[in-house]
Amino acid sequence: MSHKENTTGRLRLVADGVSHGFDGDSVLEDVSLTVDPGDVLAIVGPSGTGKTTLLRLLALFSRPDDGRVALAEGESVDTVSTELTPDHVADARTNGHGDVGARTNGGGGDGDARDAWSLSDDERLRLRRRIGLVAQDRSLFSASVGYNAAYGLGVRRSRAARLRSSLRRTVGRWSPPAAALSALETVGMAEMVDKHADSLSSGEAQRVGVARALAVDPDVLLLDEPTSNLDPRNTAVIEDAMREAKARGIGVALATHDMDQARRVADKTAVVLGGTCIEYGPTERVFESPRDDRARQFVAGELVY
Ligand SMILES: Nc1ncnc2c1ncn2[C@@H]1O[C@H](COP(=O)(O)OP(=O)(O)OP(=O)(O)O)[C@@H](O)[C@H]1O
Repeated sequence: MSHKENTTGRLRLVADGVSHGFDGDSVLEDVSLTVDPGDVLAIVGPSGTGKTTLLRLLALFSRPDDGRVALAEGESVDTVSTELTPDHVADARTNGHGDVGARTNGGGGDGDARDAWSLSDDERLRLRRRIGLVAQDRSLFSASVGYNAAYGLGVRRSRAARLRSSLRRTVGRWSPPAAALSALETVGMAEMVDKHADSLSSGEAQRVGVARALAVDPDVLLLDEPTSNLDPRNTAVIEDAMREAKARGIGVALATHDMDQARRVADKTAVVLGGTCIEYGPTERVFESPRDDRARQFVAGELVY
């Protein structure tokens, strides 16, 4: 299922023994997984198990209480750029059982990853801009579809370019950049480019949210329940967008309650129960022969929360 073309220079995102909580209550415990370039990872688990928390940590929105969120170029150590020259190294490797794991080692090895929180704020911001998160609440701006799709491109431009763009919008001479239009095309929303976001259906709004993340050509795309409450057509469009992202070498991680969706789109699946990753491996293995009995029950729909 893996397409490994187009992954050169793409970031690999590693959660390495990550624990996190709020107000003294633990939510995630020792979670290790990897989002590889050109791969789709499904994070499945019941409501409240910590999937959103995990995605927000992977998006570098907040620092884990324990463990590391680390990044490396997706290819071998030879291609690691100076930006990511390793001091702290995580090695995301496969073991001999067809499972996949994210483990730290002392240095070197294939695929060096650097702790995002050991970097300066500026360096971390640069990395964060290579990660797109489509949150559950979508939060589109009260503006046109085109403006929304172009938003991420705008914030990455110089102040002067942003000012020029804002002036052009004021005088009605602004049109979305090609990358935004192409992303809207990917999600079948190009013809609605001038429509106001406030008037979109939830499926359309969700597609625009995905386009906004795709427009900046992120290395990693994180999707939080991207199709919950959507009809089959909108669901299929978003699943196709994930496949396209994967074909472009983007690493995709999606949190989902939908086991069938995980089976349809994901190369790897992580089952998170009670904040712990109890099963992690190739999707087929996780669904066909899970090692953990609770994981077996959960993916079979027998474990009700
Ligand atoms: N900012 C926060 N402050 C306090 N508690 C929080 C915060 N964010 C999440 N939590 C708590 O952490 C736990 C996990 O929440 P999270 O949203 O990560 O779960 P989830 O698996 O994504 O759930 P769902 O599938 O319903 O979206 C919940 O008990 C939630 O109340």
